[in-house]
Amino acid sequence: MTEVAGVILAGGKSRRMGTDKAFLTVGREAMIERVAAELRKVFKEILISGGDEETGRRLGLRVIPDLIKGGGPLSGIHATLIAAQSDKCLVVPCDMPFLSAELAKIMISQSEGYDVTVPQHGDYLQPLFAVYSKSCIPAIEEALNNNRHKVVDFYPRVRVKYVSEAILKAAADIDTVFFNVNTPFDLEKARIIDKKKKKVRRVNC
Ligand SMILES: Nc1nc2c(ncn2[C@@H]2O[C@H](COP(=O)(O)OP(=O)(O)OP(=O)(O)O)[C@@H](O)[C@H]2O)c(=O)[nH]1
Ligand SMILES: [Mg+2]
Repeated sequence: MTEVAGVILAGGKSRRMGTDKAFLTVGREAMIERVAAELRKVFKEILISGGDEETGRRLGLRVIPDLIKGGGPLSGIHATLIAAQSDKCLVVPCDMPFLSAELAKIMISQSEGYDVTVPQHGDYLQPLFAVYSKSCIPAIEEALNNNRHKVVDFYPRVRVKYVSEAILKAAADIDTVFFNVNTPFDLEKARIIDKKKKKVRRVNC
């Protein structure tokens, strides 16, 4: 199987949260620590995209700065694809506290022969929980240089595998796995979901 790196997106301004969200806690751990812990179960190479050096020191991971500034997460995907030793990267955001190693493995297994492998959940794609190959670099560069910053804008230029909900459901709790924390309200909701999940685990033990 192709080597794949895990990439945690940690740039951005957390404007809606009003404070750096990566280190806000859900349960005992900071969201970015939870994400890193899941990725460590699957990946040898893990990179942080954007964010400051202090974030890298705290997690013991290499921080890759964006090369084309102001391009949002697409710029982070671009710079880490260039920096990664692996041919492909599973890119995830730092604010997705319920993402799972099992789902990461499924995404990798689906990615053979494609430039992008992206989950399709209902009517929505999850382009920030997706596998990208180094072969995407020219198409991403063209999008960024033309001020097209929506991650999916370059998809028509490459081979995209859409991973169906049926496949996703077999590996993860589809209702929460892609939940991402953008606002203080989302954070409260995530903490409630986390408590519920822990209670269910205790009952099942
Ligand atoms: N490398 C990199 N990552 C980014 C950039 N902008 C956002 N991200 C990351 O991409 C993911 C999704 O972004 P958002 O949830 O919108 O985060 P944000 O842009 O910090 O938040 P808002 O300012 O509230 O939109 C998060 O993990 C961010 O840390 C960027 O310019 N570069
Ligand atoms: Mg978000």
